[in-house]
Amino acid sequence: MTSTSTAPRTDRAAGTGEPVLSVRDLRVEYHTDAGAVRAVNGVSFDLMPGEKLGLVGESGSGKSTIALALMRMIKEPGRIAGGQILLHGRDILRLPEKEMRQVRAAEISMIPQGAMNSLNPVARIEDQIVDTLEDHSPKRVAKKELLEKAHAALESVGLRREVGRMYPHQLSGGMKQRVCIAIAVAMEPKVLIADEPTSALDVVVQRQVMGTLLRLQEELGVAVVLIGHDMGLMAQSVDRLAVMYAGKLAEVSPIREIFDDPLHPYTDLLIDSLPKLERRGTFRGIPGLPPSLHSLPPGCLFHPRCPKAMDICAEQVPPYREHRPNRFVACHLHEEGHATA
Ligand SMILES: Nc1ncnc2c1ncn2[C@@H]1O[C@H](COP(=O)(O)OP(=O)(O)OP(=O)(O)O)[C@@H](O)[C@H]1O
Repeated sequence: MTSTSTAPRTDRAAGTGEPVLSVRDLRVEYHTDAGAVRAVNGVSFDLMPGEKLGLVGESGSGKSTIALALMRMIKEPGRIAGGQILLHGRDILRLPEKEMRQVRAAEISMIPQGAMNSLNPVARIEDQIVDTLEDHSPKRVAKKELLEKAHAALESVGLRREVGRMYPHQLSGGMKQRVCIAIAVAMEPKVLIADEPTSALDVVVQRQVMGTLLRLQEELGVAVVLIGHDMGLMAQSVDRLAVMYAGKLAEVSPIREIFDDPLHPYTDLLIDSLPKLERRGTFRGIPGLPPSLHSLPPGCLFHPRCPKAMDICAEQVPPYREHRPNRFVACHLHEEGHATA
């Protein structure tokens, strides 16, 4: 049955309370010689305190761009073209940069893609953590106190405080990634964005590092946006899953329901393309290619690849809305008159 719910502009997790983060109609463009690329094209979602939201989609679908926008770290030739990012109800897109510096790391923090390769090779680990703490603290704090905090952050990710005296080249990949997690959570933010935090590590280390991240998440009660490709890892790690396609959200649903009964044909194909045994493994791809962001097709962006496409799909953009409680999808199949389930 297709619900006739009025069209809310966002989604929410089951449960009560106010979202810690509300993203409304976010638009990000990159201006290139070949024209403007709409990398994020009207994305809205909520993140509840302590919630774990997964963000998946093919390469180029706009996941990292969302992450950077949430931190207000989009660089030229990109720009945030519209929308709101409400952190505890305050639109961070309107903050002066000076205030935003204090929000970063202290309230919303990120483990960027490839973070471990961006550690400063000539600075000791503890100094790099201290620098972050110092940069984002609202007032001056004694060096000794900052160092204590840096050591506590290292211990919180399972590293000895002696690691603080080392340089990045003395650490394994897993240790470096733990350092990046320590840096990201050192100020105990309320929101953590983790962009493929384990993708460069081998499978065993991946599991250990992800285990540490999830343990910390629970201890700190921090809400997490976990970006990745591995649907199996998502199934084990997150409460809800957001599926991106060509800069838009195709579906956002609780993790169990999305696996049991995906509403969007793209979600269905993503899940179907996984190895069947326990549905673990990395996304292997589905037939066809995502559209060029320079020349988007009319109607639903997915219709040229969609096995269930109807005439209307080539003509009209499907609205993104809550078709069942806490299940958001942008697909004509679920619109009035086209109900399939
Ligand atoms: N600096 C940039 N200049 C121009 N275009 C860019 C830039 N950064 C990203 N894009 C474009 O924006 C779109 C979204 O890229 P983004 O990196 O957000 O995707 P993604 O889903 O994170 O991909 P991946 O899974 O490979 O990390 C892509 O088409 C990409 O080519």
